[in-house]
Amino acid sequence: MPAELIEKYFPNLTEQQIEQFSKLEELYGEWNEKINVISRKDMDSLYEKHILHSLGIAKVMEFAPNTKVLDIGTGGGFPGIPLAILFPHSHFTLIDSIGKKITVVKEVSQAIGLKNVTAVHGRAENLKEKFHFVVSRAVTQMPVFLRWLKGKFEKEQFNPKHNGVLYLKGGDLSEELAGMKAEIFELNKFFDSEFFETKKVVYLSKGNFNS
Ligand SMILES: C[S@@+](CC[C@H](N)C(=O)[O-])C[C@H]1O[C@@H](n2cnc3c(N)ncnc32)[C@H](O)[C@@H]1O
Repeated sequence: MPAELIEKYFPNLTEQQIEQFSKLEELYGEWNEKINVISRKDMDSLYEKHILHSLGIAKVMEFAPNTKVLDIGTGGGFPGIPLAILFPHSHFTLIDSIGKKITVVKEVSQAIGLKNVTAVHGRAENLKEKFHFVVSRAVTQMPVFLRWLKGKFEKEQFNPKHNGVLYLKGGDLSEELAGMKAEIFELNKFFDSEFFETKKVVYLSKGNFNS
C-alpha cells in the first residue's frame, strides 16, 4: 500500500490517519480524471512527490494544538491536506485563486473526514484573517510571496520561535533569498529518495516580512 511510505517516515500514525492517507490515492485519481489538479505523470508517485514532500514541513516544525496555519496557493491541497491529516489538532486554511481546485480541496477533505480544514476560494493577498504560520509550495518567488503576508500575523501572538513561514522550494535559492534571514532544511536529510535531493524547506521567521 503506498501509504506505507508515509508510515516509514512517520511511524506514530493512528489507524485513522493511515486510513486517511490511504484514501488519497483513489480520491485524487478520480478528481484528476475530471480536473487536472496534479500533473498526470506525477499521479504514479503521488505519495512521494506530493504527500511526503508536503510532510517535509512536519520534519521541520511540529504544529502545537490550536495552531492556525494558512496554506497559500494550495492547488489541490498541497501541502495543506497532508499536514491537516498529520496535525488533527491544528487548524488549516487552504486558499487558492482557482475555484475548481478549491472544490477538490473541499471534496477530498470531506471524503476523508477532515474537520480541521477550511477551503477558501480567493487571492491570498486579500484574505483578512490572522494566522500563526503560513505554508506554501511552488506558488511564486519569495519577494512577491512576502508582500502577500502583510497583515497575516497577529502582532501580539508573534513569537519568532513559534510563528513564521515554511516554504517548500527546489533548486538554487541564493538569488531569491538574498538579504533574508532564512533557515534552510534539506529534505534529503529526512527522506531517502533521489526525488528529495534538491528539495528544501525554507523557514523564515519575523524580520523578513512585515507582519
Ligand atoms: C503551481 S500551483 C501549486 C499548487 C500546490 N501548492 C502544489 O504544490 O501542488 C500554484 C497555485 O497557486 C495559486 N495561486 C497563484 N497566485 C495566487 C494568489 N495570489 N492567491 C491564491 N492562490 C494563488 C494558483 O491558482 C495555483 O493553484
